[in-house]
Amino acid sequence: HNVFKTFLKQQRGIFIAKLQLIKPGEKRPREKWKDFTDWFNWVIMETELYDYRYPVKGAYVWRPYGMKIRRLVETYVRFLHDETGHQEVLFPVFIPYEFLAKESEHIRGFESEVFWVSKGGANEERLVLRPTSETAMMPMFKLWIKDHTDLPFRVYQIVSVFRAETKATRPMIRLREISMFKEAHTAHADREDAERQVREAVEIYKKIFDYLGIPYLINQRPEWDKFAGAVYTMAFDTVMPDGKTMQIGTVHYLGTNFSKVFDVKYLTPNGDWDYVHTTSYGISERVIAAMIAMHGDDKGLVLPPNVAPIQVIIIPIMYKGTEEIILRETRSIQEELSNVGIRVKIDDRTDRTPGWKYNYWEMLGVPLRIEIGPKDIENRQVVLARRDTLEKYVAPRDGIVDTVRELLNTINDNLRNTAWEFLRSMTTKVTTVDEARKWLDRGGVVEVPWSGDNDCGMKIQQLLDADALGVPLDKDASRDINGLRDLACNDKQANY
Ligand SMILES: Nc1ncnc2c1ncn2[C@@H]1O[C@H](COS(=O)(=O)NC(=O)[C@@H](N)CS)[C@@H](O)[C@H]1O
Repeated sequence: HNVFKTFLKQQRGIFIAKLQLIKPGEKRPREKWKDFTDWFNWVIMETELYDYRYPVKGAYVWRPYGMKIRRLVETYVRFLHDETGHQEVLFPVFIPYEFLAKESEHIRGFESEVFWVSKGGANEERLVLRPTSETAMMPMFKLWIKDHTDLPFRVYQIVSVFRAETKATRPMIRLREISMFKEAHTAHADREDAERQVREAVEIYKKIFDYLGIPYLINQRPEWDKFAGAVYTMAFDTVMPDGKTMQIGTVHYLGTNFSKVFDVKYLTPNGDWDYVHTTSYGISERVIAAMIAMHGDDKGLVLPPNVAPIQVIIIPIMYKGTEEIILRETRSIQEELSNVGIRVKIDDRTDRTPGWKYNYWEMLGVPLRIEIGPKDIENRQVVLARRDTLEKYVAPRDGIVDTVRELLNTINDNLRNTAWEFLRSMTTKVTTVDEARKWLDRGGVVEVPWSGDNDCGMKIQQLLDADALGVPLDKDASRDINGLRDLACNDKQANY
């Protein structure tokens, strides 16, 4: 009887879960600009890119289509790190608690966020799952770094890290298992070389976001909101369609905060011992979430060709008696394109209409569609349909490779430029509290005069009920505010 009762409960549970998932009239349209989160969660599920039905909060599944996108992103991330002197490594996921706790700021920042391994077989070691890997790497840096000729030392890994986030988790955006965490950790002879590395890391991140068409603001985080254990943090933020900012990457100068407590020293050219200066910089699958958010529309995904698993879909338009000639032409176009490395697929299913196929591949965000009908064969032409602007062109069959290549580049650029226009439209320079509040009510970011005094900075946050992103990296952003007063402490001259 009990077994049956338990079984029923399980079944009921699943049944109810199913009900919640397939509400009646499920086909209501999702509108990105009206209800971003609803649209985002719908599009990642509808395209079978991701699945957040996994029964652990903040830990979700990457499905095949999502994995293809992810691998294309990782390939480029690895390329940029490998060509700038980084070596890929792979560290254990376990960190002994006493290591994590060595750097006081670091443990203060992560103490409440770590997942503990409470039991491993019979023994009771105090292990945590890495929330990030500074304290896993430093003990090994101590073994590997001896001499100034070992510097600069640069490694990275793309792994899962684990954070028991206190705020609500969100698929692909705020996770408890961050499964595409690219973390780089570097060691240098002195501050100057470490800060050179910080600037290089910023350039690497700019390239990654440009490749994905994601616009960004770069700010030095305020003292009260920098990475736990850092001397300072440079952060990349973007503005999402709902007007909220999202941190998409961070670069930290850690000084000797970690090398001192882990005793990582090197022999200098004149024979004495110095602590190395370290940096770390990280991005996660949030960059894919930002890309989906930035370019998608109410039909579904719009993928930049750079990371589209299928860049061109060819749809043969068959009429009675023309099948053979149409398919032959379709295959010859596919061959020409794939021979030059374009990721192209033919949808020659006979159980779907062309119209159905247009919608299907548009939802999957395929950047370019080629339609081939009998008339196109006759006129030695093809019909091209862009996913970003939904424009259609007729182009000559000859030179199709160059035409397609050019169009894919145009789409990459158009997606990036359109996204930058959006970000610029959501960023406003103001000098009074009322102006700031007005713009913030709309969402996005305001730039206000600040004296640089931390207490005043925190007062500005309270005044505006908004989080400070920090001081813009491009100093000229703080032009033309001389003579202005700090927004909260009006007795102080503004510097930023
Ligand atoms: N819970 C989370 N879910 C998804 N992405 C996250 C989460 N927490 C942080 N990230 C992303 O990971 C990036 C790096 O994380 S971090 O804490 O800022 N920095 C570090 O951990 C440093 N050790 C550099 S690797 C952040 O900029 C953010 O884009």
